[in-house]
Amino acid sequence: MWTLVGRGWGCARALAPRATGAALLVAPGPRSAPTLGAAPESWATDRLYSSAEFKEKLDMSRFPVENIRNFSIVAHVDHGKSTLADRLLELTGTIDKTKNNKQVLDKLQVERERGITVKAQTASLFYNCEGKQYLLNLIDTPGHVDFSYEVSRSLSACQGVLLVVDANEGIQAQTVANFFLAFEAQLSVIPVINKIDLKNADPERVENQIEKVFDIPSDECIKISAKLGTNVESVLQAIIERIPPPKVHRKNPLRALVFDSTFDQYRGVIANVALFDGVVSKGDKIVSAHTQKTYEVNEVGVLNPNEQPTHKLYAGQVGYLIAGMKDVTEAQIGDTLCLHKQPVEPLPGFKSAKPMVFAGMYPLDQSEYNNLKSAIEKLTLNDSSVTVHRDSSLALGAGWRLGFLGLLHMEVFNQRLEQEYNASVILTTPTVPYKAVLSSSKLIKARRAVQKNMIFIDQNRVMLKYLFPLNEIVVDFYDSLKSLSSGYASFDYEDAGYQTAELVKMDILLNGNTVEELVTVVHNVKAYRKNVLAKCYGGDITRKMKLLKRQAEGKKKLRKIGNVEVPKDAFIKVLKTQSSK
Ligand SMILES: Nc1nc2c(ncn2[C@@H]2O[C@H](COP(=O)(O)OP(=O)(O)OP(=O)(O)O)[C@@H](O)[C@H]2O)c(=O)[nH]1
Repeated sequence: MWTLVGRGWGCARALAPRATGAALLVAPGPRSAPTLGAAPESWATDRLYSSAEFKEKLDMSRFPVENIRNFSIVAHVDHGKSTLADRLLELTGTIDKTKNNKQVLDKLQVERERGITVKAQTASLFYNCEGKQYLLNLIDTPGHVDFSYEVSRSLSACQGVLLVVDANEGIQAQTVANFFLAFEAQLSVIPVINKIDLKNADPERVENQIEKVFDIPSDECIKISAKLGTNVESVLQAIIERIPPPKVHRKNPLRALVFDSTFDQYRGVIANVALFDGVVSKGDKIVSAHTQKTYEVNEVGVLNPNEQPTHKLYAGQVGYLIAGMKDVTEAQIGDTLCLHKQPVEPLPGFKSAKPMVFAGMYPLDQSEYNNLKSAIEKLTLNDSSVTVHRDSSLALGAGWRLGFLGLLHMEVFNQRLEQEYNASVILTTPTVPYKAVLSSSKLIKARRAVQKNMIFIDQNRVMLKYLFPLNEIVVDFYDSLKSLSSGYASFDYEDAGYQTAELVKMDILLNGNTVEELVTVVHNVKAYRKNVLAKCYGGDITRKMKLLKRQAEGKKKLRKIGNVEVPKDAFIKVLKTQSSK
């Protein structure tokens, strides 16, 4: 008799890791008992790694470097990264298998509400294979282009990626972008074709695309259904076989890279660290390369997927560290931590993110300024791609000018401020940065999109590359593209520098004064004037003069009634309408 694979502890060596799309079949038999740590005989195997007792006794020295695999799951948006992460957590016993395990690593309220990942999340999984105990550090990353900075940072802690591709949609813009991020970082790429259970799935077509576009032999693709759990065990097998262990040295002095951090109001900064060298223990005195300040390590541990203290972390491992950093400026993402008495050369850190969309942010009530300042600082600690500069406005008071990687990023940041920090803010209309050369000449033709190249991925798919003015694409280009192509087209962009264009700064005057928050930069167009003479065919010149005079008087009246104080909520409504356009 044969059964469908559910969960198992034995490693699936007998199964073809490059299985074709069908459900994976294995013969039933006694599962190899897990031998990790000091597990009591009586423990049920399928509860071993999720049990509190096991987690409390976790001894990280049991995982030599050669038994560690650090990997990210990357993909285009919605291709199933978080669902695959759920299955890997279940298969390795990190969480109990229940029907409620839906995108377990998407912990933020905004992620749950929008059904998208916006923050990379780490989880340490323990897996027994052929008598060896493996530590698999998984980082689930966001798929939307606005959060690709999260992906590139996560890759610094990895030696390989699972590149997940939807068996129906095939390669999309972010699949290509993520592949090249991994390729440039010289990581092993394991292509995983997901959603083979879908009626319209065509895994063979996707396999051919992967071979053609990424030059990865089609027989290296693993075909799975993350939703049903089909063939997911082959993914675990491939992680062990195809991703190399990290190249680190435990005997060297400590060198830990801070690749993410969050702020906890009781415990201060919680830094996510990847250890490149050495060992860190509770009680150690450590120094930040960025601030040169010294701290004592209060807690160190792994994310499993919640924080699990372990007393020590060793080179090659990924975990968290709490060292009494109370000020958010003390734990910079990209910082290197070392031991107090053993200074080391800092790791290269990260390229800073380049904001693409700027907007003003003000507290709804000025008395909330300090609270909002502290909330923005804490949130930017967790999202270092946001740039912050102080700003002020006559109408809205003291505030900040924030830079985001895109519109969705801006919306999510705003939502997180409201949900996680209870902040009420006014966001002004987003704009993009311009470099202006003042000139009276109107002669330069405004630039539109310029086609750069066109690549046929297969018979049905084409990749088009254009040079666009940035403000043409950040507002509603993505939505229009999706609706025009019935959802089939996908889109990615990168900064191509500044270009000359015929632009004008459009001031909106209120009582003769420019309102800074309503100023926008637009393509130069002719001023609009209503033709009051449109209906006068030939005839009496005195009638025409009368109409023009009345028009001039009407304009004067407008100026007069312009002498009003605009209530703040009317102002906010105008800004909201502008943003939603
Ligand atoms: N039919 C089917 N649906 C799947 C499968 N895997 C994931 N899905 C569904 O696809 C949708 C997106 O899945 P997620 O796991 O959230 O995708 P993601 O790539 O993590 O999404 P982002 O993080 O937002 O980019 C969800 O509705 C899943 O239930 C699969 O194997 N088969």
